[in-house]
Amino acid sequence: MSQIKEKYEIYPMYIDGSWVGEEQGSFTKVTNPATGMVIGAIPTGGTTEAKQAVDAAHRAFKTWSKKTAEERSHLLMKWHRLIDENKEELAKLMTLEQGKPLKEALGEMDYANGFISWYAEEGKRIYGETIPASQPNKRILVRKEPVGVVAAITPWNFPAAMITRKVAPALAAGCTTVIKPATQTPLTALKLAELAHEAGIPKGVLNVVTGKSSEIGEAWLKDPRVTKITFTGSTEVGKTLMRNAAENVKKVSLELGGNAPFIVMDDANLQKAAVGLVQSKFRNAGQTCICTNRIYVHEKVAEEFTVLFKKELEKLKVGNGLDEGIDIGPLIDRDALEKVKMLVDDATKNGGKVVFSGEQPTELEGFYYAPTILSGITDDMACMKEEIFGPIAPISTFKTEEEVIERANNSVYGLAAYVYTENLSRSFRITEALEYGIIGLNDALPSAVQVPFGGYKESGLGREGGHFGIEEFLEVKYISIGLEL
Ligand SMILES: NC(=O)C1=CN([C@@H]2O[C@H](COP(=O)(O)OP(=O)(O)OC[C@H]3O[C@@H](n4cnc5c(N)ncnc54)[C@H](OP(=O)(O)O)[C@@H]3O)[C@@H](O)[C@H]2O)C=CC1
Ligand SMILES: O=C(O)CCCC(=O)O
Repeated sequence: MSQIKEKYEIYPMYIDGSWVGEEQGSFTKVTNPATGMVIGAIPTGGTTEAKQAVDAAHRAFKTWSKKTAEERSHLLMKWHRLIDENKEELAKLMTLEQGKPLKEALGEMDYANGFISWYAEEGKRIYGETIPASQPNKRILVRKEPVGVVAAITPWNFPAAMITRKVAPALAAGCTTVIKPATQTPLTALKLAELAHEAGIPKGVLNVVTGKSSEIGEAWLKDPRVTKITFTGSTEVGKTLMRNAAENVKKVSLELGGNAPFIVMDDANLQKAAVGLVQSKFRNAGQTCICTNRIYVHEKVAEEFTVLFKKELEKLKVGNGLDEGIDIGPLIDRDALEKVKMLVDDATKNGGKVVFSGEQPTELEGFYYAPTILSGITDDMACMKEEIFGPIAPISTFKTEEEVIERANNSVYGLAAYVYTENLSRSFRITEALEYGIIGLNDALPSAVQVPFGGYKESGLGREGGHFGIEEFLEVKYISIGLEL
């Protein structure tokens, strides 16, 4: 292990305002998925560090929660300014550890930072209520208070935005936070913590622990001082966290997997739908929970649509995200690559056809998979049932509106769905019938800081973003007052 220390730069954890773990014996390497090269290492923290972080966050809560919203807003805006000033460096770091093209990483930095400025403002609008009482000598006041110490566990696909979408509303509400970034992408998180420190966010308010996820998660779930857990990642891990959170009835927000249908009706603007499908399917190489998974095209327009879609795909360039002109970077790791290969094999063995496969950068060592269109797909194939998280586009056809609604809803997931149609009444019929939390109607990029992001069914619990997102970090207290009148 000491060899790791000698060979690679160590990025320590951030606990109670200090950088810790550089001296400890165990480290985990961080790899660039575009080249397979190690770019640094992080301390492999566990129960001890998880507990230290909660100790710090719990101490800090006493003073942070008592600051005025204005004071917290001021510090959040300082953090926002520093992130903005350092966004090129942050984006480059993100591309190095995550693989997404630099232009997407820059886009993510703006998106991520948008949550900070938005919640710096929204924190000032945490209003209470007065409620008319049933007796003349009573008054009822309702106030909202921060839930306490929040544990945030985040994934590798959006190394900055998934942190700020949780941490910015939590801090604005007066909560303090302990964060566990994904092992594949901890460096962006640690850089964000460095800038929070520089901005003057007090020690203990924001802590980042890296290392053994199950140990860290368990320590936080068992600790009654952690009153809220907010998670983005796989449905499987989300269910485990929810089960264990029941032990001391923690509040839980979960943003989990998806299986987004993309529906193209026979009256759709097909060119617009083809461009939209490229955006929705291939953003982050298909590794987004709201990425299109299943494509349903009306049988009357399927051939014409596939030609247009293929033309758009031919324009995409696969390669190292740091290189100029790259549209699709590598997948996150070898497991992800193997899964995508398995899904294509399963489809072709069962009657599906590869009708387009883009150019693969054979000279690179990374985990690349070229954009691929599959046709002749049926709903029983693995690529239609599982979350693909990769650049393959399985196309199936349908005959009627009723049929496609039923097939689109036939999933345990309910995160995002996309519909392309030019008919107003049909737009309402379909969007209202879809059992999904996010609908893109003639729109492939519905994400924004001010919207309620979250899913139905096994896609999660709660909403992130917008005014909905801050409610997840607030308790409601009412005070019933008896008066002598
Ligand atoms: N909804 C979404 O945005 C995402 C969905 N996914 C889906 O999940 C699949 C698997 O991806 P994967 O990275 O394995 O996702 P995971 O759900 O395993 O990881 C997400 C986060 O949870 C942490 N984690 C994992 N196990 C535990 C645990 N027992 N207790 C506490 N924290 C835990 C991880 O830490 P560590 O990295 O250290 O293990 C990471 O920080 C993907 O292929 C995709 O289908 C994945 C990422 C995001
Ligand atoms: O995959 C995710 O969970 C991140 C969502 C990205 C977005 O907000 O669009």
